[in-house]
Amino acid sequence: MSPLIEARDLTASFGGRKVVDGVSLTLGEGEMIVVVGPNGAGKTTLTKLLTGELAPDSGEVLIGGERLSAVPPWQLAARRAVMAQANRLAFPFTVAEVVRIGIDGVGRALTRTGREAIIAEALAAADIGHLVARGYQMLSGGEQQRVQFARTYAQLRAGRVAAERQVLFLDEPVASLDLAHQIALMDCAQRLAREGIGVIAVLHDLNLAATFADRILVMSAGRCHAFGRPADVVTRATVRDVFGVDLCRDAAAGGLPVVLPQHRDAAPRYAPATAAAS
Ligand SMILES: Nc1ncnc2c1ncn2[C@@H]1O[C@H](COP(=O)(O)OP(=O)(O)OP(=O)(O)O)[C@@H](O)[C@H]1O
Repeated sequence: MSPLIEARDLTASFGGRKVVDGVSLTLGEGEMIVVVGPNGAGKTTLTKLLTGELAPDSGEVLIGGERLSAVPPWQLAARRAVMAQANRLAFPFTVAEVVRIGIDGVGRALTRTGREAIIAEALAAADIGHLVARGYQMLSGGEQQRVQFARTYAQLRAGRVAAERQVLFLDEPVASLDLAHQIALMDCAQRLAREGIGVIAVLHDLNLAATFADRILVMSAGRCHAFGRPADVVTRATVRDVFGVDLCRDAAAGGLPVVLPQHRDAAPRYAPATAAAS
């Protein structure tokens, strides 16, 4: 069976500057790939190429073996759901209305009861049932982020009617969340993966990445610096080379590559890596 997503040698530029440079990957059913890398490394741009929001300068993306650019938008909405990094809304929607946006397009074939069941499931998945009547614009940053997760979750569930093979894209989904909600969201994404959904998530937290990812893609200056199982990728050498941070492994974490700064009282070791390809 074809991979859920296959990206071949993707390149993208802004103003003549390559920000994604020759990245290839495949995503299988039930797999979670986490993309990490410094600010400006090209993670969001790569995500936009994989979701079809941005066309590559060269290379191609296949979804379920089909060229992404050839899949009609309504089909794409059923086959992949995207939680973008920035989600400002210009209109004073309530939380319930924002979550419903997720199923407006893809949920037409559902009964009213079916739609309501999906909304209830999405509200529970994001732990926002108590916020449902509130105005979205009045929520805290973390609450808004959970509403956006619920919207994306609802789209995925509604799209299931038309598409058996689905992909969930999450661009920094936990950036504003407290610790409990970070773990809850990632747990939820992992449960979706166990159902066979492919997940691609951009994260900054290497501990979360190592805990939840099947494979981690480390981007640096637009390129793939490393791609593989967490234990093989989250190494001291990779973190030093890519982030300019010296780390240790916490033996108490049972061998997980927990990332902790060493020698907190020593001279600062942070030396930001070059942000983007020259
Ligand atoms: N629309 C755009 N126009 C011009 N340059 C852009 C545009 N979008 C992104 N870039 C540039 O492309 C590079 C990669 O940006 P991208 O958002 O993909 O990085 P990122 O790895 O997701 O960063 P972060 O961790 O800060 O979210 C950056 O140097 C950014 O300034």
